[in-house]
Amino acid sequence: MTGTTADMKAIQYHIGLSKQMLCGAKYAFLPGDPGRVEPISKYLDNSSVLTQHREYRSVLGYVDSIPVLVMSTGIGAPSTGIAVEELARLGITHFLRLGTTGAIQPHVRLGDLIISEGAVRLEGTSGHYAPIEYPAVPSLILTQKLVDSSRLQSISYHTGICCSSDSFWPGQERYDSFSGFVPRRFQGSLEEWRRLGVLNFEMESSALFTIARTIGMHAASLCGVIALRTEGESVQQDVYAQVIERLALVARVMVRLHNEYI
Ligand SMILES: O=P(O)(O)O[C@H]1O[C@H](CO)[C@@H](O)[C@H]1O
Ligand SMILES: O=c1cc[nH]c(=O)[nH]1
Repeated sequence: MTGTTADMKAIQYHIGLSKQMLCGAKYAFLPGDPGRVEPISKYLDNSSVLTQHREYRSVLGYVDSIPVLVMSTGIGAPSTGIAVEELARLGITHFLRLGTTGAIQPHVRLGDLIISEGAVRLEGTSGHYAPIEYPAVPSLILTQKLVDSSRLQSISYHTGICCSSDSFWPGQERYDSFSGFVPRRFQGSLEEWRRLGVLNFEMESSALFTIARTIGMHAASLCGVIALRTEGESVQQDVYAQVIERLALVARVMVRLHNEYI
């Protein structure tokens, strides 16, 4: 660890963490849900709760002797952007989203994992960092290590493009919202994305990929399927525990494989 004492102790405004608290961690696991932070950290060694500020709950743990931060981003691109900015200031260089998602291809099943090769930027935050023509792509190496980790552990996964939407209802063409109204712009959009080969809807990956790229950091996204959107609109909560276990197992081995590589 380097830096002056004041630098090491400076607390980031939104996430409530300092460099000193991270013990030199370069890797961050980023679930959206604060309630997923501790269940994921159970798959790390010697984990301890650091703090919670707003939607940002944080735990530090270890893979072998490699420090890893688990921190929730909250829902959506704006709070994810803040998380990336503030964690980068603290020395995090490798960001792994561990999310949940709704599949829009019929061959994808509940509980499967999706490793994103790119993301449709159906959100506003990434546009504050780069024009819409700029691609939202993850780190090739981190993404390959997610594939290797899943294969090594025989965990079912798919790779492809996700669509990151700024809304859970209209942007993902859900009609079971309070009003039931989906603006014309999004009517038929699920089928259009499906025909274009997009695998799944979620809400953060495109901002994570775009922001990480534009600031010289490395990001990847791994999501567990909890909704089958070709069959309906609802989320299947009974698959949640299985998804958390799979996300955590793949992420843990990914750190080991990536650390051997660098
Ligand atoms: O489970 P998380 O990681 O929050 O991810 C998904 O779940 C939330 C919506 O229910 C959005 O954040 C979406 O991206
Ligand atoms: O359908 C889903 C499930 C989880 N998260 C989403 O954004 N959409």
